[in-house]
Amino acid sequence: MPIVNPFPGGTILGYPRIGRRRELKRALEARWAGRTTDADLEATCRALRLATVRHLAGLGLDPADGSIPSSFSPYDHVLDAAVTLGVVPAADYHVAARGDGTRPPLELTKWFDTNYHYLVPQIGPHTPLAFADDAPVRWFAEAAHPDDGGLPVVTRPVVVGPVTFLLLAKAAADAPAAFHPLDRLDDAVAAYAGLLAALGATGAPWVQLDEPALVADTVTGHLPAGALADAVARAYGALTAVPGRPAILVTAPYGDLRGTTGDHLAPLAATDVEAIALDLVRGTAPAGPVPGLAGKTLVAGLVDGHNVWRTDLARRLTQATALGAATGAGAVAVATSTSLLHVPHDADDETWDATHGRDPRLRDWVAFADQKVTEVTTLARGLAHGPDAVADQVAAATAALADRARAAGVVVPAVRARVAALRPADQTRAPYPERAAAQARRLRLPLLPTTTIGSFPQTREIRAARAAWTRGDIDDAAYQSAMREEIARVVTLQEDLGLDVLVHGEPERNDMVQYFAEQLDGFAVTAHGWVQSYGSRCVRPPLLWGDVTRPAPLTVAWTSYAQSLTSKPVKGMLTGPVTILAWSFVRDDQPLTDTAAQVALALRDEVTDLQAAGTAVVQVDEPALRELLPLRREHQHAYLDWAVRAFRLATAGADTATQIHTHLCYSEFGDVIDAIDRLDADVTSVEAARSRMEIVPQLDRAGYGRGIGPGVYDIHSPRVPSAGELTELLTLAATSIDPALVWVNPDCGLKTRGYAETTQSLRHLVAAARAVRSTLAGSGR
Ligand code: MET
Ligand SMILES: [Zn+2]
Repeated sequence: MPIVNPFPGGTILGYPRIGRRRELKRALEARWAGRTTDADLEATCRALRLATVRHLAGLGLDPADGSIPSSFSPYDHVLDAAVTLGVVPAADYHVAARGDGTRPPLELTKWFDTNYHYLVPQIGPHTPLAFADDAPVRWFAEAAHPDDGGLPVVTRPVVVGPVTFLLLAKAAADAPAAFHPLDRLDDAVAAYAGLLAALGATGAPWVQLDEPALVADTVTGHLPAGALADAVARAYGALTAVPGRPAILVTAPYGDLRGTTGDHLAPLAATDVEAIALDLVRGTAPAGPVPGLAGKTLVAGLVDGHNVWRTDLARRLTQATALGAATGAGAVAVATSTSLLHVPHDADDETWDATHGRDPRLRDWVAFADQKVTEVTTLARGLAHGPDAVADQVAAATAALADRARAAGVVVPAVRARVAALRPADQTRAPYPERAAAQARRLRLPLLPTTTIGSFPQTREIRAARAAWTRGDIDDAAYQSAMREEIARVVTLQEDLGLDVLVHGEPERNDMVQYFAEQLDGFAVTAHGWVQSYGSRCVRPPLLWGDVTRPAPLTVAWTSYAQSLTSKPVKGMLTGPVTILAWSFVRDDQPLTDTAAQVALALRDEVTDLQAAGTAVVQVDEPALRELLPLRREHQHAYLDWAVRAFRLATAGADTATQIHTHLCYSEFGDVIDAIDRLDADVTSVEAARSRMEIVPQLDRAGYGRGIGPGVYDIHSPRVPSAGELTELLTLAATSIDPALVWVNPDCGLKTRGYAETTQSLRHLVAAARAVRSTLAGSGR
């Protein structure tokens, strides 16, 4: 039986949790360091929750009708759901997040196609699953009936929905092979029913259940046909029958509910939920009437929650106005397409003064979280009272967009001409056997060559020197000499260890994308634009707003300096085009493939310059290649095509005798194995230690025939692997594929590790390579 609370006219699906001044980060880290108590942490969290919902009321969301989401999380919203459902005991919250010496933390993985990471709950046939913790109810009550004399706010509690929660969970280690967490749907739904009844009893008019799994073949692809529709029908059939419940909004952010693998809007619309939110930035609106929508509110996600560009209010208002008649929805409301978790708080926190490319014109072109709230309320007013009611705001947006479209730097004719002139030959190198022979003659490497992924430990001194230079406390010369000293130390260390292909260690890089964004034209780097990556970790994605050019070489001086210190080859180190896009806020006014080609051409010039300076090996890292994989199967092919093309454009300017490496930080290749082959790198290093080299036979079966460096040393832990252990892993690799292809390296960069453990581990790594070389020589291979 549907409930008759009118849905608010305008809302957002969630708001950043970390705090405008990263208060949550500081509070968590102080608690973990033992400097504060649980009560201190809870007090900060409570203050943040109240300040946030009141701030949103101040921005114009209605404080009385559930317009304001209660979307706080102390660490991660999937972990919160696991606690609510009793899968993780509330007392173990921080252990689940961080481990405690004896118990490992839950696995951390990417949330859909974003750079946010969630904790993966583990569920088996007997895992407790019942309404166990009422934090969403307490948070609702604390805001609705505040005891601090402040503004009461009737919020809309936000919880991950039951279908998505179970689909994101993984089967517990001891579960039978045929078990999937979705088998526990009825138990989970009973737990959610308990939560909904409690929320209703506390007076919550609305609850929001997020079901992004419904848009993602990457999550649901393995399910038998009909299983997802059945799960939706069962879950929401049961939840809408809960007596005394709040009205239910189900959201489907990050994509389209309808795709070639099925229409997941239909089964949802067939239930009695009161409102459905569609992502109309990434997905499309149904063009015709949807059965079941008549009695519901269609919440139109028209303001991009995942990117920072100002909304075209005129276009979106027209779209919103047409939706009701087109779809047959009972009512239409306006919202962000996703939670605002993915964007910084406020564009006004930034000084737009041209520092680091923060062109003053950009202020008018962007909308961070707070600006997006205003966009939503503007659209909602326009929808309710007609376009005249918001004519000024719409005109201002239109003017800003027009200004952006014709601004210098947004379109640089020379860049356009260069991209337009590209030919297939520009992404094609000589055949691999020819390259391999030329590189072997030039590099003269032993069998099983040893190398690292690029970064060496970033010591306190390095960070301090970089920060001092950024603040202007030390001059360029002092900074240069501090970095050169570090590079010299790292080169000497690698020579002493006996590594074959050296690196300069990347001491000058704050971040592998920001470092390039700071030097390329077309990018701006923010000072305060923090976005939560996971838990207390935040990143500041650069803004890629204009056509990309490289005013000067980016890395050549550092690499050449390192090379001048040794007769061993030093590998140049670049971040690839796909990863630069994935970890930036990318312009939304042209296809990603065009932007990727521009970034690729800037990198291509860098490869050529490195080569001209005598660099024989260049690594182009693409750790985010898989992250950007579209959630819907029908879009994956086109993505992989442009991603591969961009990488090849970046690297195909290299001569036959220049060896191109790439690095990918994961081991489950599944959907992308073929694309990795098409990158045509001479050597690919991947994560493999934890999965015991599983990837190597897989690559062999897939016909991969170029260099492969399966990481033997797991750098995600401070543990020093023994030489014996590394020998064993390496033997495994060298016997499952032609040993002439195998490289020996760690899993990833060493920047988060300490020098003591790193030195020991690399010593063992070189010893292992030598041991396996002599075994292979002895066996006549
Ligand atoms: C996340 S991949 C990191 C690659 C980079 N070259 C490094 O060694 O840190
Ligand atoms: Zn990596």
